[in-house]
Amino acid sequence: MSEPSATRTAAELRALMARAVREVRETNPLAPSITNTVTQNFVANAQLAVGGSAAMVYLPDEGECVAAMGGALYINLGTLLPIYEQSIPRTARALSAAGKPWVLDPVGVGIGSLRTQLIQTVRDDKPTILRGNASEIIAVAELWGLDSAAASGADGPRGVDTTDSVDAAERAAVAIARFTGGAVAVSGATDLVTDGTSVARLAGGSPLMTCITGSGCSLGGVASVYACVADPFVTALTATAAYNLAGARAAERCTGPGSFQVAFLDALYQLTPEDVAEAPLQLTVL
Ligand SMILES: Nc1ncnc2c1ncn2[C@@H]1O[C@H](COP(=O)(O)OP(=O)(O)O)[C@@H](O)[C@H]1O
Ligand SMILES: Cc1ncsc1CCOP(=O)(O)O
Ligand SMILES: [Mg+2]
Repeated sequence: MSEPSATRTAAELRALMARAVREVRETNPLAPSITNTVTQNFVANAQLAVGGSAAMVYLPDEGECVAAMGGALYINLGTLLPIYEQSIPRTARALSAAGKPWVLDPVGVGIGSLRTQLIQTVRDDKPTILRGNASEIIAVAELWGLDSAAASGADGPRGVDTTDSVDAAERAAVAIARFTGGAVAVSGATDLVTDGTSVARLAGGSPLMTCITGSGCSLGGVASVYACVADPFVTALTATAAYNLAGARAAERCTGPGSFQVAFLDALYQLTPEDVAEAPLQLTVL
C-alpha cells in the first residue's frame, strides 16, 4: 500500500488511481463486509466486477475473524439486526487495533436509536473512509460533535436518500476527514472527496444511479476493495471515479433501471486503469 504524502497534485493522484485499479485486478484482494440485506448481492457483484473478492458476515466473532483475514473491511448500517449491537463495535475495534483500513457507510442515520448508538460507538475507531450521501455526512459530523452547525441549515436524510446538496456537506466532510486522518466521500450528481487537506470534485455518473437501490452501498464496497491496495484519499477517488465512468457508460447502453443495473456491472468490469486516470477530477488545495 502506498503511504499518503501531505499534498499531491492531480497528476500524481491520477497515477496512483490507475495503479490501484491495476493492482486490484492483479491481486484479487479480499474485502469482507457487514452490510445491509437489501443490497448485499449488488455490493458483492460490484466488488467482484472491479477484481476484488467478497465475503459477507453477520456475527461478532465472524466480524473479528474477517477483520484479521481481509485487506480492508466494509461496514454498512443499512438494515440493522439486534446482533449488530455487538458485531459492529467488536469488528470496528478489531480493525482499529490491527491498523486495518475500513469503510463506513452510515446509511439511514437518524432512523431508530441503534443506528445513532453505533455511529457514536465507532467514532473513536476512526473509519479510514466515511462514505455517504450529503445528508448522511452532515448528520455524522453533527453526531460526532465535529461541526455543531452542520445540521442547522440541513434538511437531513429522508430514509436512505439525501435531501441536501453535496456542496452543503463540504464543511462537514472536511471536519470528519481531519478528525479521522482518513478520507470522506460525499456522493451526488457531482461527488466530493476530501482528505481534509484537499477537496476533489468528480463529475459523471447518471441520474439512473438514483433509480436503482445500492449505488451508494456498492460504491462503499468497491472503495473497501481499493482500500486493500491504496491510501484513503486515493481509494476514495478511485472508487468514485470508477462509479462516475461506469454510470455514464451504462446509461448510454440501457433502456431503464433494470438494464442499467446489468450494464453498470459490465461497465465496471470493463474499466481500465487508464480510463480511471482520465476521469473528470477537479482538485482544490485548502
Ligand atoms: N444526479 C446524479 N447524476 C449522476 N450521478 C449520480 C447522481 N446522483 C447520484 N449519483 C451517483 O450515484 C452513486 C450513489 O450516490 P448516491 O445516490 O448519492 O448515494 P446513496 O445511494 O447512498 O444515496 C454515486 O456514484 C454518485 O456519483
Ligand atoms: C433501501 C434501503 N433500505 C435500507 S438499506 C437500503 C439500501 C440503500 O442503498 P443505497 O444507499 O445505496 O441507495
Ligand atoms: Mg446510501
